[in-house]
Amino acid sequence: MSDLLFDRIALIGIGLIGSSIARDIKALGLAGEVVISTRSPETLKRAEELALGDRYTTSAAEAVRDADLIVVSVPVGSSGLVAEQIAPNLKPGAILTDVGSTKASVIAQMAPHVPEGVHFIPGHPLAGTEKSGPDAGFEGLFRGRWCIFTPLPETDEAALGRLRNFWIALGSKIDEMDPQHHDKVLAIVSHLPHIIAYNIVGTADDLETVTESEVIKYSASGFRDFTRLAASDPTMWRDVCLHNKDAILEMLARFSEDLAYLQRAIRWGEGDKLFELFSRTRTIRRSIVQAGQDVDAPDFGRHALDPKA
Ligand SMILES: NC(=O)c1ccc[n+]([C@@H]2O[C@H](COP(=O)([O-])OP(=O)(O)OC[C@H]3O[C@@H](n4cnc5c(N)ncnc54)[C@H](O)[C@@H]3O)[C@@H](O)[C@H]2O)c1
Ligand SMILES: O=C(O)C(=O)C[C@]1(C(=O)O)C=C[C@@H](O)C=C1
Repeated sequence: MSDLLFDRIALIGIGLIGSSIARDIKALGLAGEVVISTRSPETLKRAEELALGDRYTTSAAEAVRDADLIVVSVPVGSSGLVAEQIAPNLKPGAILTDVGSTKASVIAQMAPHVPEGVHFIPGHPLAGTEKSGPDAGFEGLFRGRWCIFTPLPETDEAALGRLRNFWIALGSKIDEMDPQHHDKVLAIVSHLPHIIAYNIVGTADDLETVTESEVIKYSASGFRDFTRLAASDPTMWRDVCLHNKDAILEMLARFSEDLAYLQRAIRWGEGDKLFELFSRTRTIRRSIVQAGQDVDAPDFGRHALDPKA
């Protein structure tokens, strides 16, 4: 199937997310040409071996020349540097977007470098795994998943429509939020779970009375789920923590308070309190599973194309 949306797309960063986007663009025939750029020559060589694009360069500035869509998929702490490097070569009318897990900080880093006439539309696909690098990506990663845009007030509607159509072609459902709200929502549904996972696996590793081999040997499925998240990329998650500091600290404060309530209920044998909380949380899981079943439905997440684009 071929459904050309852009003549030339430049992908800056070709790890799990960038390479998944590249695979979908190719499979769906969404671009006339795909130019791939990443900092390290080894990663770039691997992207070429995997035939993820049409041209390859370690220079982000070279990659974006004449590109109609530029997707920046690098750790959030590097977004400002990338924006500064590519700014002089961005074509007027081009759409510049990113996939970073935090939004207010990415906007603060990138927006000052974006030349007038270039449409900067920050985005965040809520899809991923604990793996990283170009080999970790796969076709269909974004199918049935949300992609959240945090457009700036002056964002051009036609450009927004074109970017919407791009993500819709990848199978995503689109939502819009202001960046601060995005960062709060993601702090609780994504950033805190990862921090808790890093912490619990770290605690297990530090125990003097339980050996590491016992942790590995007897790890029950609950602990295994945490180890998957705790295997996520250290650079990416260091950057997320540092670049969504306020929202994460706010959620951690709430979390610690609620944990203290639980701790107290256990100490004083208050079974009714434990039962009430565990019943309440069970209904949330059931709602998620219900929505999750829809993810597997063939048309889940497919939206009609935006007629304004
Ligand atoms: N992994 C996930 O589950 C997930 C999900 C949604 C969004 N994100 C966001 O997507 C972005 C990329 O994450 P990923 O999982 O693909 O990471 P990754 O580690 O798999 O890939 C990152 C890529 O960026 C490149 N890179 C790093 N610094 C660079 C620079 N200064 N210039 C050019 N290239 C550079 C690396 O070489 C690599 O190709 C991050 O901002 C992350 O927050 C990740
Ligand atoms: O499923 C996972 O392993 C992920 O970590 C993906 C996940 C998430 O928390 O859901 C991680 C970070 C992103 O910004 C978006 C998605």
